[in-house]
Amino acid sequence: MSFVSPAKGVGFINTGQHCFSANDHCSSKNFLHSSFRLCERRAKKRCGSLNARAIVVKPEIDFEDPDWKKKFQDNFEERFNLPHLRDVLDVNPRPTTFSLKRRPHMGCDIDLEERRNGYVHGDDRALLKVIKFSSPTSAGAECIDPDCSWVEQWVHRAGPRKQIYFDPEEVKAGIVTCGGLCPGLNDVIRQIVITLEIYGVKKIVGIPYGYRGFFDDGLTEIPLSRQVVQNINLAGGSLLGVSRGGASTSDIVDSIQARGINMLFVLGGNGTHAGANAIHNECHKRKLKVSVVCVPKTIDNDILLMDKTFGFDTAVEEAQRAINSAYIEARSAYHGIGLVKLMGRSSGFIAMHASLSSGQIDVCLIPEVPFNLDGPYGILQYLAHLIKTKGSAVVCVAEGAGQELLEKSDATDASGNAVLSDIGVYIQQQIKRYFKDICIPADVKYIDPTYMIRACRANASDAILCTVLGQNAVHGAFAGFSGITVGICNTHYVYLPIPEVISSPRMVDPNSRMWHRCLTSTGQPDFH
Ligand SMILES: Nc1ncnc2c1ncn2[C@@H]1O[C@H](COP(=O)(O)OP(=O)(O)OP(=O)(O)O)[C@@H](O)[C@H]1O
Ligand SMILES: O=P(O)(O)OC[C@H]1O[C@](O)(CO)[C@@H](O)[C@@H]1O
Ligand SMILES: [Mg+2]
Repeated sequence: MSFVSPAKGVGFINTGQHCFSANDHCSSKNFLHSSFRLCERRAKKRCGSLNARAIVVKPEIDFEDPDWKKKFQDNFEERFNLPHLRDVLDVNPRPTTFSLKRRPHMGCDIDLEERRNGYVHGDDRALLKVIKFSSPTSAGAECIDPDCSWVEQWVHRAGPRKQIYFDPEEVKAGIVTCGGLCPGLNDVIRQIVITLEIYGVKKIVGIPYGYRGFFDDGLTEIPLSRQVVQNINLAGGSLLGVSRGGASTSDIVDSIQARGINMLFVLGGNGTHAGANAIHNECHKRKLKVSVVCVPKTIDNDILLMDKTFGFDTAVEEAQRAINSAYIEARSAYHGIGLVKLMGRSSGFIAMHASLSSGQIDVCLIPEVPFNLDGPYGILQYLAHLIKTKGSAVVCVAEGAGQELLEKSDATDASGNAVLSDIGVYIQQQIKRYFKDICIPADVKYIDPTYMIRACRANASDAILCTVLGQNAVHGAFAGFSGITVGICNTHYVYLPIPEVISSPRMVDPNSRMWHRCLTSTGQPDFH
């Protein structure tokens, strides 16, 4: 392990999800987000560069070995192999019951039938990475070896299979939505129900209020059918309700057994996925024929490997409405400063994309990029410069940004997530204080639209994404997979083993082209 300073152009980089190192602080195999941050801080200290990043290299790879690439790929294939019911159970496939409606006059030509139903072959794969970086210093380069060689990494294609592992008559499907709200939850629920019915499933239930619904005796299952879910996509929120916190995995699996559920669809973020994987492992241990399939739900877009998660586009669209209001307020006031706080616990995707889409942001602050408020390179002096030169300014800050500037608390929510201090309120106070000190009037307008953004219904592009993900979740369960999640990678729909997408939160890479584009758009300098 060593560190790299892209500015100096040395070493090699991999911003993937694993952090392996001989270094004492960065040696955790299943490292946590905090340890990655630690790696990064050490990298910055050593390289003396703001852009320095921890190099993420598997120590077991010997690049002198002429076969290293093949070994890497074999290892990758093993990691991305999808857990299947037949791994522990003696289960046999049967012809699928999934088919598109057809008119009788079409006959029964089997080839034709197969083609129009669009079955996916079990060996179909999609490429996970599609850029060939020719140098580790290329913008946003993700390299495995020092030469940044091209290594194909294939993941399993999602979709309906010709053979299935459940008799629809015997299926009892459960759907549960956990964590915070996210636009599109109802669209996914709706599509799961509709697709299950097309397979011929008659017993479908919703588990109320997240994992809580499995252990709270006062909560009863919600029977679901096409009729029940027909219009639920017209409203935001979740028909089933959501919650944080939960019971032991063993209690949840007891409840699954008692209810006779053998397909469980779990909609949630990284915490929910960790829970779903534990449920899958417990079912595996008890040799239960239960298929656990997740659909990633996180407004923060912080799930690894995916182009995006559902609800994110809608969140960005709503966020830019708030930015637009802040801009109008700022422009209309004498020395107006608009400040908008957006969600993003550890990832600044909403703030970055909303800044990009609105085109009205002067300063975008995200958790991944440290900043100073005071001093010659601080934000406050820059705001004074903007007020002097253009009369107004608009700042967008992600909730997880600049936490190191605030007083820490050890408080956690019911799920164990750290409760963050309010960076929006803090920046607002600091701006007011600073302008008072320098005797320049400033009219600060602070907008916190976070829950408005999260509670709205999905826009058109998210509605399509939800529909495809919901359908694929059902296809995955019928194909006999368990402990998997569905996602979109490079515009193709894929199945991924849960641990691969939650080993750390996905974060904005400060060396990525997207962050650089955001900086180009805002015109902001470094604040460090
Ligand atoms: N490591 C874990 N193992 C088992 N269950 C977990 C784990 N982490 C979280 N959970 C459970 O998953 C559920 C949701 O977790 P959490 O509140 O962190 O939301 P999330 O899925 O990460 O979504 P969001 O993006 O809204 O934060 C909770 O009921 C929580 O108890
Ligand atoms: O207030 P709640 O419901 O706990 O949710 C807040 C959190 O949810 C998230 O949007 C993730 O879903 C975070 O960005 C945010 O901190
Ligand atoms: Mg989470």
